[in-house]
Amino acid sequence: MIRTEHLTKRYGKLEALRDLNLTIDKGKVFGFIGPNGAGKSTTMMILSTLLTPTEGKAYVAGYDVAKEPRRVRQSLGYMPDFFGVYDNLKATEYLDFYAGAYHIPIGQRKRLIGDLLELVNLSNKADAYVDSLSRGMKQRLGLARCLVHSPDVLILDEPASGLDPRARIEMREILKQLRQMGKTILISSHILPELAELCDEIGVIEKGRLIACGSVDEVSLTQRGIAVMMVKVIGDTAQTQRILADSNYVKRLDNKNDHFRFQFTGTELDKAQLLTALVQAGIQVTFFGESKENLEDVFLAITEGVGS
Ligand SMILES: Nc1ncnc2c1ncn2[C@@H]1O[C@H](COP(=O)(O)OP(=O)(O)OP(=O)(O)O)[C@@H](O)[C@H]1O
Repeated sequence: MIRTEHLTKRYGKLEALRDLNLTIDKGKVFGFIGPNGAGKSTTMMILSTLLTPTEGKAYVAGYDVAKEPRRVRQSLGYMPDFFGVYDNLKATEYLDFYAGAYHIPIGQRKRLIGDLLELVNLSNKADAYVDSLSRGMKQRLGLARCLVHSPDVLILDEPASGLDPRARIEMREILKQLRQMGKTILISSHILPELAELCDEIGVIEKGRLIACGSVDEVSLTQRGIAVMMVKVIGDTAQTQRILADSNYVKRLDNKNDHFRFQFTGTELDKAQLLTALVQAGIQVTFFGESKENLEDVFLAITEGVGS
């Protein structure tokens, strides 16, 4: 449904995207993860026909973005990371405006807009002015706008950015519904854990290069022999910190106040020896075990050393 071949974009001397090869199958949700400036928006804008690549090809729903931009635009809904809403328009009028732009017949619009507002949980705001809506509501309205022409493909640039936790959860639930409806979705974020349960696959991008790609499991640390560990102790946290930090196998040690979290690269025996060292130092250990890795761990492990 979405494919890029050797996609490269240069802004003058700056290489924003280098040789990106992506394939996203129909009905899949692909999470595009990377820090600010990694090249996510650039990729999404090329796929949405808003930017011309310097080299390479991109296809959406089988159409070449360079040769058949109108067909691409009919097939996709694009939500940029920043978009304005018009003053003096109610939510329904806002959607009606976009429905008109997509040539949706007037007779079909009322029902369509009602359905879209329901999908994004804004039915009770149908007559509210868009500039009076909260950020989360505006984002959801923006999502509804992408859906007016029932596209098969959605390209969503950080749809949850700047939202509070509750609004994030609401957005995620709507995206799950869109997945169930069979949409193919490319979604970006630099807040990683929120994509884990939503995405079938993730691609990690840094400095314009795709540095890992696959199912969440495939790019997981466990596959590469790294465990994410958690340790809880009573009392002497300073000494615990020293012992953990001294181990050659402990990476990215994080003191979370009531527990320590770190990546462990050693064997099971090394793990046992670390626990023994803590206990022999007189530390009262209440928990020593593996913790569920999150995408942040994955990302940090993968990007370590990139660019150096
Ligand atoms: N119009 C432009 N002119 C020059 N450089 C640009 C332009 N647009 C983007 N860039 C640069 O290209 C690189 C990739 O930017 P891009 O916006 O694609 O990253 P991103 O991963 O989407 O980051 P963010 O999360 O901050 O949106 C950055 O170094 C950025 O500064």
